[in-house]
Amino acid sequence: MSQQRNERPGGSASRPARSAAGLPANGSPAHGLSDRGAPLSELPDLPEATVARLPEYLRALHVLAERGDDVVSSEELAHAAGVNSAKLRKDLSYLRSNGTRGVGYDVGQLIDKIEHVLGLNQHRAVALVGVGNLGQALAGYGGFGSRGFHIAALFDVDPARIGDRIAGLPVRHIDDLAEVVALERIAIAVIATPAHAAQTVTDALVDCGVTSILNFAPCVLSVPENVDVRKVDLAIELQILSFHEHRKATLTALPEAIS
Ligand SMILES: NC(=O)c1ccc[n+]([C@@H]2O[C@H](COP(=O)([O-])OP(=O)(O)OC[C@H]3O[C@@H](n4cnc5c(N)ncnc54)[C@H](O)[C@@H]3O)[C@@H](O)[C@H]2O)c1
Repeated sequence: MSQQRNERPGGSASRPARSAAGLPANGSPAHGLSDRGAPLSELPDLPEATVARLPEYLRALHVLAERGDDVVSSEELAHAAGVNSAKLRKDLSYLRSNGTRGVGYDVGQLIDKIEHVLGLNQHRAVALVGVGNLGQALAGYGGFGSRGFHIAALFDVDPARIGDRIAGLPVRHIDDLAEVVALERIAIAVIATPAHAAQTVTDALVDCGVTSILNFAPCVLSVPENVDVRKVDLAIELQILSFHEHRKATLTALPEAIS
C-alpha cells in the first residue's frame, strides 16, 4: 500500500477542508450527491480553521436552544463560543448564513445548517481501538450521542479484555475489524493503543475502508492521501501552557532584574 504522511495535529493546518460530504474539495462524487442527498455544490469548501470553529458554535447554539433562545446576535454567539465576532461573521458567511441585520441569527436554523455542513445529521458510527485506561473512559462516556456520533464497536488484542462489555458494547478482537467495519458502516476510528501498535492498527483500519482517524497515541501515523488523521495529545497542550507559564515568570522577573 502506498502511503504518505497526512497528519493534521490540533486543527492547525491551513489547507482547505474537504467538502462536508467527506469528498476531496475539488473531487466529484460518482452520483453527484452528498451523503445527505443534497447536491454537492450546496456544500461549501471551508478553511480548516473555520471547520475547527464550527463545533464550538454548535455547542454554544445548543446551550442557547436549551435555554429557549430563538435568536442570537453575532456578538452574543461569538462570546459564548470564545471567538471574536468579526471572525464568527466571516465563518458563518461561508455557510451563507448572514443573519438578519438588527435581529441576529435564528438559533434553530443555524444549528441545522452547521450540523448539515459537518455531516452530523446522519449520526456517524465510530470504532474505538485499544480499550485500556483511556479507551475505557472514552467508551463509557455518554455524551457523544448528542454531538452527532456514537461509538459502535470496540477492539483490542488482549485476551483478558475480549468479550468484556463497556456501555453495552462487547470488546472484540482486532481480527474482527473488517467484518464489523463493513457491518456498522464505520468510516471514523479512534486509536487508543500504545504508540508501538498504532501504525499496525492504522494500516488495518485503512485496509478496511476507514478514512478518518483520531489518534491519541503519541506518534506520527502514515496514511494514504484519502485518509484524514487528527491527533490529540494532552501532554503537548500542557507543554504549551508550560511555555506560557515560563514566559510569564520571565516577564515578571524582568523589571526586578532591571531595577
Ligand atoms: N493524547 C492524550 O492526551 C493521551 C492521554 C493519555 C494516554 N494517551 C495515549 O493513549 C494510548 C492508550 O493509553 P492507555 O493508558 O489507555 O494505555 P493502556 O495500556 O491502558 O491501553 C492500551 C490498550 O491497547 C490495547 N492494544 C495494544 N495493541 C493493540 C493492537 N494492536 N490492537 C488493538 N488493541 C491493542 C492493549 O491491549 C490495551 O488494552 C497510549 O498510546 C497513551 O500514550 C494519550
